[in-house]
Amino acid sequence: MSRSAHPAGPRHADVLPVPHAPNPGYSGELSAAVWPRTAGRDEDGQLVVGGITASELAERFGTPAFVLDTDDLRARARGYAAAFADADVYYAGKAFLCTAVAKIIAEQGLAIDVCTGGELAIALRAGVHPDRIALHGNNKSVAELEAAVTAGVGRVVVDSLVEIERLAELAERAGVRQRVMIRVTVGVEAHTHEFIATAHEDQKFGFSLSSGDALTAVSAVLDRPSLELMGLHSHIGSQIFDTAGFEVAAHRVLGLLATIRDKFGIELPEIDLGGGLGIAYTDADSPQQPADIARRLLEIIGTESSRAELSAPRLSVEPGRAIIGPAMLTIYEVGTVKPVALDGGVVRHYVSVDGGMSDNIRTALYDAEYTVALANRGSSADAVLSRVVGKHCESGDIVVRDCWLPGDLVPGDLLAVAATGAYCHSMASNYNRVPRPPVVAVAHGAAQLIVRRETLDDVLATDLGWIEPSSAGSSAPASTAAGSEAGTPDNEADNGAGDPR
Ligand SMILES: Cc1ncc(COP(=O)(O)O)c(C=O)c1O
Ligand SMILES: N[C@@H](CCCC[NH3+])C(=O)O
Repeated sequence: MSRSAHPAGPRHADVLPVPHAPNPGYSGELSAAVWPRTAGRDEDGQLVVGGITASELAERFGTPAFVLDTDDLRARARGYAAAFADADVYYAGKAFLCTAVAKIIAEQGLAIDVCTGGELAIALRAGVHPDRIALHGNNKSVAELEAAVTAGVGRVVVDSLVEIERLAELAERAGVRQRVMIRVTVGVEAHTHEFIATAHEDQKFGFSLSSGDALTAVSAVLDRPSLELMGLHSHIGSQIFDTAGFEVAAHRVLGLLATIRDKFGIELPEIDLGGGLGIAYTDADSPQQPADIARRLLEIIGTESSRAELSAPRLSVEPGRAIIGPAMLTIYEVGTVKPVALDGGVVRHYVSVDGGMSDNIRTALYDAEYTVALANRGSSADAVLSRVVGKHCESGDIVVRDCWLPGDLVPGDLLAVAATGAYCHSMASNYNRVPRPPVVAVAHGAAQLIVRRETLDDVLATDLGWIEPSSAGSSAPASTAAGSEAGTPDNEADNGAGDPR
């Protein structure tokens, strides 16, 4: 089983990787399985993407920078739309969302799944038709639900009984009938090649099918005239390469549709099998083609529906990673190269770059694997066992754990890390007060900033300083004297208006 990006993968064994021959990516061909489709090398060996060299991108936009190959993104989105022509494809915005991406995705005929008010605001600002938006989340705030109802989103995927009540009241007050799906926990959890079917669904999302909670939710929705129940939703995991888990999920969801028909006398018209389709982070990964996945899922739905004597519900899916992941890469500049002697006389080069776990937490969090390449030149130097690390104060700040890079790397060289489109920028942080990198869209020799780099001013902007509360005339404890049990200083207005320091 490939380990790359396995969310619950085993920690790396203390075994040194063996160099590939030829060593992919460090100065030679860029494997099409891993790199965006317009990526290649020019006659000097430089990495080129969207018709622009890595050096030019670094010079114009600085490093680190995420680079989005818009031709690649379009092709993948179109590929999913075509493969699932008889179904609906919602792009999962949590993987990465900005208005440019939302527009491109919507233009290819995809709908969008959002899971917070922030993602909803971006999709709406991008001009995505509200009917083409679904709102997810296990703890949507009243404000988020209200924003969704007011905007007129096409589906709210409800996740708790209290949410059903809140949503019903909001919809009633707004005088609308809100369409909803019920998120069902089907007892399947899948990652990469494996899936485990469990009887007890011990997790925060959805209503358990096995315990009967899902039927209780159906009844609660049907009791509220301001809600229109469209169907059932299931999401079983992420970075999945095998359709077996989806097949079990489809079987169980269709079984529940039959139970709902028998108990409530209604046939729900839709099912959503969620996202989770895997991508190649390294050449060892072999994801399935969208058309094969679509055919298999539609087949299962056909067979299972006729077995239960149901009319086949309309299918929807929610791929995020599979659409944006391979379309982006990250360019970093090398700051230091430190040879470290390992046991057995082996030397590992620790190659420090100007980003790290603040722009890609996935290696530290999931033990994810990535492919890296020298980007500003070719090299015929011997490959050296290397580890690409970031600039953060943490030894786990690793971008690419095991790789082979040319032995002649020097400060100022550029490295490109492939397949960083999903859950890298979207999970980026300001750890160590590092500003988040920009996202640059490239195509046909043109580059455009679509998310700007944060600046030190951005980092400082939320820091309001501190003015010692005056204790004059008061014998109350300091917290009360500050007028702030919630931790807001009584000089908040001053702080908001200007620099108090
Ligand atoms: C409900 C739901 N839909 C879709 C996705 C997208 O998953 P992926 O990016 O793996 O396709 C997720 C994330 O795992 C999710 O929780
Ligand atoms: N963020 C995870 C996957 C979770 C997806 C959201 N449910 C990743 O980077 O692989």
